[in-house]
Amino acid sequence: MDAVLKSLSVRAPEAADKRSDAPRPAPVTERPTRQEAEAAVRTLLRWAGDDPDREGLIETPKRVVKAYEQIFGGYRQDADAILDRVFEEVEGYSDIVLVRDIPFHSHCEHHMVPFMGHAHIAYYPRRGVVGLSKLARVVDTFARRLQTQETMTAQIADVIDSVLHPRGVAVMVEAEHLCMAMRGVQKSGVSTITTQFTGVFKQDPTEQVRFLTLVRDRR
Ligand SMILES: Nc1nc2c(ncn2[C@@H]2O[C@H](COP(=O)(O)OP(=O)(O)OP(=O)(O)O)[C@@H](O)[C@H]2O)c(=O)[nH]1
Ligand SMILES: [Zn+2]
Repeated sequence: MDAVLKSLSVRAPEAADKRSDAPRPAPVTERPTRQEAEAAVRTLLRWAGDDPDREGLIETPKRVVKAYEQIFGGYRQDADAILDRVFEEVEGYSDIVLVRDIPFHSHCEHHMVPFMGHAHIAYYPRRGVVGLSKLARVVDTFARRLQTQETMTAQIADVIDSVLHPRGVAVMVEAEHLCMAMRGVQKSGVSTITTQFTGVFKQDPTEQVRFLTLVRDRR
């Protein structure tokens, strides 16, 4: 087992995403070749009980590997770099910035089955603001890795906090986990909510209430 872990040289996610000002590269693994990845898909097709050589499946390993490049593309993205550009000319604006209902698709690290939902992100700027789309890009960067919802929520808050040094960050993630709906306990329509607060949001419960009210206010 140790040998397998060493050969993968996987960086522990908690080490990769500890709060710090140091640049945090995405977790790295020694990648197998595309051919090896396609062979693994063929094995899984046989394990599922089908014939990988039948016409409808012959191109499937190629397609799956190509799809993995996109849905797990977050391993090759650097969330810190996304938040690099700060706009300081905002007439001294320093009140809350809330971007809500950011849709995302991720995969749970336990079953490699999708979970999907929305993220809501707020921060109190200290020195300028970031482009709004960058917050959605940060969500995608972490969503496009194998995740737990809790880890993803903490990683989003952590990178905004440590790169922008805002007065506070609030992140809420709401999601449905297909590993609970399609298999196992088989409960559909269950939503899981996770939150992470830093700075003023952590210290002041009224700030948490403000965040939650703005997230929920649909007028
Ligand atoms: N905390 C947390 N749990 C998750 C997440 N995604 C999936 N899970 C859970 O991970 C657990 C894995 O439990 P195990 O007992 O190791 O695996 P299992 O036998 O497949 O569990 P069941 O899903 O209950 O059949 C399950 O309870 C899943 O619901 C997540 O993002 N956060
Ligand atoms: Zn799961």
